Amino acid sequence: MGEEARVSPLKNFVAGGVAGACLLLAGHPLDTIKVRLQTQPKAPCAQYVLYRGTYDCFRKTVTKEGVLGLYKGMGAPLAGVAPMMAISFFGFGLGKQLQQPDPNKPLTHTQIFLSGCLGGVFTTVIVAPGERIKCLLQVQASGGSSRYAGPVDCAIRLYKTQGIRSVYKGTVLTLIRDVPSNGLYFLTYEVLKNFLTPEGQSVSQLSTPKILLAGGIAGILNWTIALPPDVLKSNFQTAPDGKYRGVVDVLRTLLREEGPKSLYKGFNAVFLRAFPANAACFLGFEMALKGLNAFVPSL
Ligand SMILES: CC(=O)O[C@H](CC(=O)[O-])C[N+](C)(C)C
Repeated sequence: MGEEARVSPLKNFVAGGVAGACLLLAGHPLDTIKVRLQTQPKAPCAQYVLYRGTYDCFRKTVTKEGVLGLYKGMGAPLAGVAPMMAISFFGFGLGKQLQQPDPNKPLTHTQIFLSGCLGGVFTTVIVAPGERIKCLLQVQASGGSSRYAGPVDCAIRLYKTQGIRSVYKGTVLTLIRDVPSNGLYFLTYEVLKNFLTPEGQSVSQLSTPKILLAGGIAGILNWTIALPPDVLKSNFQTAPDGKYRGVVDVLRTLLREEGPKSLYKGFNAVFLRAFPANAACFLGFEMALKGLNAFVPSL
């Protein structure tokens, strides 16, 4: 079997880190807008709404805070997204390797989905605290106050005041968001890659526009199932302590106060970001993998 066909979780790990950096650079500005829209307080009437939509939030953020305002809270994901994607791609590679004792036998769609889910379980260990810190920082600027000086200050203060439980607040919702969405993410990408590969060619020869297309669509489908738990997670992680009794309570409160549409809050920002960010992510992954296959084939 050629080096390119062999699944190497380690190569996936390194290439996944590059993918994460690409994902972040292309996607963070719209992620900030998404979190601000998702967590803005409910206004008594339309006149007092802080942000009327994606463009309004973009415009107000840039006017008040400059372009750098869109990159607020990037410190935590910068340290978190590259390792997160590295672990995600590693878990996916490991899942594939574990389920494929015979490398010449292709995996079923269910096996690919489960491999992706494994990546989601692994990443939660760093994603849950990373998201808690990122969301708190993203929201504090839009609220006008600056309680935390940065990601490290935020992590230390959460830990000092309420211990590790506070740092990991929102773990269950992170698992609910990331396990199935990770499965769908990788399944979509693999299915599209095979579909877009012309007869008789290897998937590793797929052209850049086709990689971008497959990655972008994988990102969009991933968010169609990830967004409702993401809204619950953002609200839960940024709420004052004691506001919600648990996952079901956030869901009930949101449905009661704002209706089912609230589960798709930030929809425009999420879907505007999903395609370019994930297209860049998978392109970064494939290019890094090619480099590794050429320079360190035995990894
Ligand atoms: C829901 C989510 O975080 O999706 C990630 C891509 C993105 O758009 O941020 C990918 N992954 C499912 C691997 C976490």
